Amino acid sequence: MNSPILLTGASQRVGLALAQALAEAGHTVISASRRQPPAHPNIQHFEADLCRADDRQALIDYLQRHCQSLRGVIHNASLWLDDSLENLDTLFRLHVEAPYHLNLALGELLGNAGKADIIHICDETSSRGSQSHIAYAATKAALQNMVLSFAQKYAPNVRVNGILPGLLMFKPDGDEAYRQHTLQKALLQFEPGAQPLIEAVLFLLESPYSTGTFVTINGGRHLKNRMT
Ligand SMILES: NC(=O)C1=CN([C@@H]2O[C@H](COP(=O)(O)OP(=O)(O)OC[C@H]3O[C@@H](n4cnc5c(N)ncnc54)[C@H](OP(=O)(O)O)[C@@H]3O)[C@@H](O)[C@H]2O)C=CC1
Ligand SMILES: Nc1nc2c(c(=O)[nH]1)N=C([C@H](O)[C@@H](O)CO)CN2
Repeated sequence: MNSPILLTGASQRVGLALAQALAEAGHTVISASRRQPPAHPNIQHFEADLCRADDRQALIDYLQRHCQSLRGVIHNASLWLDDSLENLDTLFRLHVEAPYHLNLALGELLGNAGKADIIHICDETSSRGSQSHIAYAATKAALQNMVLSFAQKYAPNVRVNGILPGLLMFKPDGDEAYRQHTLQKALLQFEPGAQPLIEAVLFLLESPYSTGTFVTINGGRHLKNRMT
């Protein structure tokens, strides 16, 4: 078996599409989330609530027992929660504590692969903040900052990069007024789906001279003047 890629949050939507694309590209994917993704011969699932340190440790122990190396770790698991103290704690555990814990614990397995990548799925909102999702934006900003630290810590054997999406995929229950309001925020006014993120991941996995960097896929949102 080739060195697997650990992908968190692959049970639905963007993460699921990414897992399937990586599997179709010949990678072995180990998916970690609370729910199992649809079956695929190249996708193995490890049930884990990544907000829980004991679940993360069980995942680490499993990987250290069954893998000699890891080709990559992609931190995609996330929740888009409204603001509250409880949600800040949850989002810190998921967006900051879990990637920090897993990156520290899996550094040796990544180093054993000869060529390995860590990819943090961040959010370009972090550069502006968000009045409606303060905890989400702040914890994604921490996730973004950790790209810089882990890139220095793990060079040259492991590359560490981030992806900064704007809109990818609306929630299925979103109303039309919200959809139009969001689309208007970018220069490229369409809902792109998972494909731009999949292409960014595939680029980073094969980019020998990129580390500590970010791929922005936001439809030019940073240039569009708008009322926040
Ligand atoms: N959709 C968009 O427009 C945008 C998305 N992004 C980012 O892109 C990534 C994918 O987005 P999207 O597909 O919409 O995300 P979703 O919110 O639809 O899915 C998130 C995934 O994370 C997993 N997850 C949530 N909580 C936990 C937990 N406690 N433990 C383990 N896994 C967990 C979920 O699995 P389960 O519930 O089974 O545990 C699910 O598979 C995310 O990082 C998101 O922040 C950034 C900008 C825009
Ligand atoms: N974990 C998630 N993060 C984000 C989501 C989501 O559904 N799950 N959605 C968005 C929005 O699409 C936003 O980009 C515009 O409405 C952001 N992050």
